Amino acid sequence: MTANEVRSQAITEVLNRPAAGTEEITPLCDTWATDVFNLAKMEEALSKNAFKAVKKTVQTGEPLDPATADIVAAAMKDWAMSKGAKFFSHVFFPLTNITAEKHDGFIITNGDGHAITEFTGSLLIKGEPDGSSFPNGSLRMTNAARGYTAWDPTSPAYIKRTANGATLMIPSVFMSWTGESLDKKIPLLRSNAAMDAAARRVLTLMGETDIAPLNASCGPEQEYFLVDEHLATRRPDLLLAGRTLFGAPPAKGQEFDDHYFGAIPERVQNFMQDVEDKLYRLGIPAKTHHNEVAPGQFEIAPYHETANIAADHQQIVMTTLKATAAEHGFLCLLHEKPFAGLNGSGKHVNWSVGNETQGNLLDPGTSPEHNLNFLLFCGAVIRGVHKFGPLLRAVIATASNDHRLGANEAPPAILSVYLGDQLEAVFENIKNGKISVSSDGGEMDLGLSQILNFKRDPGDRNRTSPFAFTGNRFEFRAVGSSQSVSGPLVAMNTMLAESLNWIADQLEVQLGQGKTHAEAVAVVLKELMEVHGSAVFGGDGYSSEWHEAAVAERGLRNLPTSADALPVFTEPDVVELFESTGVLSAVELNSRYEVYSEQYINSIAVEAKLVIDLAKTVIYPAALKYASELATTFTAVESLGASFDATQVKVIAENANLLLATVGELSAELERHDFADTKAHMEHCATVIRPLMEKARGYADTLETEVDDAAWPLPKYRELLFIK
Ligand SMILES: NC(=O)CC[C@H](N)C(=O)O
Repeated sequence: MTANEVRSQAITEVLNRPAAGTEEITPLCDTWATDVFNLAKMEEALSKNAFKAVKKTVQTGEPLDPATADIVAAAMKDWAMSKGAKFFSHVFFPLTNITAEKHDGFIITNGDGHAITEFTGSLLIKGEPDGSSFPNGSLRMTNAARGYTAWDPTSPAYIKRTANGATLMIPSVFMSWTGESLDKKIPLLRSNAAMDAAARRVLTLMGETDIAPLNASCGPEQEYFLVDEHLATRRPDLLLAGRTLFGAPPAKGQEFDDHYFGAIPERVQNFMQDVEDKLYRLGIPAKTHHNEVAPGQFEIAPYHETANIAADHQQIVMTTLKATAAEHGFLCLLHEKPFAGLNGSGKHVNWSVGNETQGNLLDPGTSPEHNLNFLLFCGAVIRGVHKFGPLLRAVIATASNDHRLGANEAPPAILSVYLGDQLEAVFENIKNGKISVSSDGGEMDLGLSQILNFKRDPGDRNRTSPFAFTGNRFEFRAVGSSQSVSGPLVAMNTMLAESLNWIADQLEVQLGQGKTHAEAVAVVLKELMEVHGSAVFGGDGYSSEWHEAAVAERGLRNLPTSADALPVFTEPDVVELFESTGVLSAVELNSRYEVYSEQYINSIAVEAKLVIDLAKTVIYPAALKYASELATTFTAVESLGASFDATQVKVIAENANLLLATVGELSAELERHDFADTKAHMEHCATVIRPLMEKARGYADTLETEVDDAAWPLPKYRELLFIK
């Protein structure tokens, strides 16, 4: 079959795809959390005392005594086996963005060949996968190769189903034998603890006496693309790199805004409902789905949950999207920029902190006391974004997200915070001392009257802001669609912990001088805003004026590529932040730098190799073949005394030659390994390899618009995006 026949066959296959059959519809009450071993299931299965002990562990993360662990493990096994499970697996989250699992059977045989099942407390609590192939960023050079997984009782076990079976999945942490974190969960748990301790200090100083444990919450909005598998499998770039490395812009893209919130194609809605059905069985509160801006782009967003659980659930959402898409004949792309020139995919992380006693501390409440707390927590966020903006940039730095930032509703690489008009005015007044706080306990106005009348949507939504206040939470918009949410949550929780500790120190001084709470808050926030208020920005984050002013006038850092941003992990103030809060040791932090840098370099190397391969073996031959057909025809026509304009064949020859020459240069640059350090290697990727890939793409995309459509080997944008 010739290349173009392969492409047209793919289109035919999509068009002849049978409609998905209707499955029996199960009511939500019959499916919700049926596959989760949650507290309700434990209460049914355990004795009163065992349940009491496990409930405490679930709520606080405190270890279980071995005897109770055995009882819980046995109950968990019985429950899982009643669901058809024959295997169990600790689920963990190594420094790649994947979800890792190693399955073991419940089965053991006794001496005479009889099979019995067993699952002890120690098997539940600890697993020992051979971790040697996971990235560890030098942690293993000094430590043993073995990695341990340990049960995280604060995130419930659940059942993973396939057509042929079920497996008990146990959310776990993953560490080296010396206890260093090799994963994304341990720092998340530690960052929550740091935030809890610091928040508790502030709230206590503010006169609160009953303070329940504080948790960060997270609601991640997952954007993704769907491409029919027949077309996708004919695009090696989509299969191996998750994005198109070539592709001329289609005549129609997203300029009519006719996809966003439009009627969801039936085949896609079928897919979405299948995904949600699976998620509901796992107790994942999928809440919203809709068409996104780019053709072929969609979104799924759950209701917010405690950050640790939300992070585990988000990983399940990603794997479920991919697996279910395959069942429906789609390839699901979680890449941040699969198609040039169209909107990319983000994973906006909605983040807040709160507890059962004080409620959501980023929600302006209805009483002045609550609003003082709100102002302090909000101020702490502003300070955090200002002090650690470069860190927030670093935790969203991946080769794929670099393509997305700074255009098409994705925020720029400069980290600022958007408050909305009303709240911005309150903080501006505080900074300028325009707020009157009388010391005799009389009239007091800390902008509170404004806040008490606060409307839920206090300002316009600013899609160009990387970090936006949206009424009762912050939305970290810069996070990429393929990422784990843990890294961004760790950075936010930790910067908040550090800021709240600073605020507590200042409050102690002010209150010690006999000031009232309102007066102390006014003084502390005035100083905070004087030093850190320059991170607040409500304007157009894409404009060149902002890019200049942010750096020159406000001293914010612009870190356009991951090569610029990742080294932030090694900067002294960031090391100090993580060490002082106990979230990551210097060694653990450095391992992150090494792993993420290596991932950046490897991702770009894979893409560059694909560009070379596709250019030489797919695109150039197609161009050559068509040019030679034209040349043969021209000669034949000339022999009849007529002639064709040869401009087109010249354009094809010229671009084909330039394409080959550019990928030749690219090959030579890829061979280079003489870099002083990782940073220099990353810079080479960003400033030499990537521009050469873009240059090659330019020639190839011109060829796509010149070569006979029937002779073009790769499915085109119009097909990938519009055929469903
Ligand atoms: N509607 C939207 O908010 C679009 C967001 C955009 N897709 C992004 O990359 O973040």
